[in-house]
Amino acid sequence: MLIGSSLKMYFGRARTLEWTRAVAAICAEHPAVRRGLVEPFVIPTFPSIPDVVTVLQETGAADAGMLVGAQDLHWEDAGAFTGEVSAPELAEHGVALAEIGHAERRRMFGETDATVARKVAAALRHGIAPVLCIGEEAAGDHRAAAAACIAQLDASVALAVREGLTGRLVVAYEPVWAIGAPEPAGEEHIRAVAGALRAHAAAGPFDAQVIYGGSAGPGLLPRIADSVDGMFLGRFAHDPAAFGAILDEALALEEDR
Ligand SMILES: O=C(CO)COP(=O)(O)O
Repeated sequence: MLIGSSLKMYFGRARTLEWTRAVAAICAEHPAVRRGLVEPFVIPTFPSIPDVVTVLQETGAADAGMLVGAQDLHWEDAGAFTGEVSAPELAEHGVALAEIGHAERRRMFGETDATVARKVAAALRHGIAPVLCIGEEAAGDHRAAAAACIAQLDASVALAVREGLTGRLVVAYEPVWAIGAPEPAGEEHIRAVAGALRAHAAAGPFDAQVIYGGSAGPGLLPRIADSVDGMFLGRFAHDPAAFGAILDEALALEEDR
């Protein structure tokens, strides 16, 4: 299972490092991580990436398998793209994952399926696993949601498929209406859509995993674990103890299997 959190733009440098030290210490010691049952990850802001990499090394969390991600990347490798960050530079920093097409970037920064497809290809070309964020806009029927998400997934990987790229692909199913909400989507909805996405992605050329995000926190994983390969946490992991509680849930699930 892949379990981690994007810090979005919530924390400054000091709080990012404080949070990362606490979560990395939990991960470095946690039996779910030490036994290889859970791969934890953290996605800080760009300028905090080098410090976060150092903290994971110092705490032993990196050796235990904890990964660092980026919240975005540009589709070109280099050039006159002011304000952007390339996949090769992120790879130099030790970044293993990159979020692509988060709902907030689509809504506020003009990302489209076309730019997302170019970014997915760029990440894969440089050995970075895309954390491809997809989800339906409005709450409704799970069949319609699954169809919309599958169409979005196909459009997002079309260029990578045409270029013959392969590698690890993390599909983050995040219903847009469940992001920043008081509660996650209902468990039946998540299980139906994530299950459909997982079956669809498994038929593609990638080593694909499907994780759920959108107001996820402790208590959700045991209810959806048969349909997802992990969790993508936001606000409800701001307390490091909540991150630890979700690792406990993952461990209990694996022990029950
Ligand atoms: O967008 C998310 C993770 O990337 C989810 O954020 P929240 O859990 O805070 O809704």
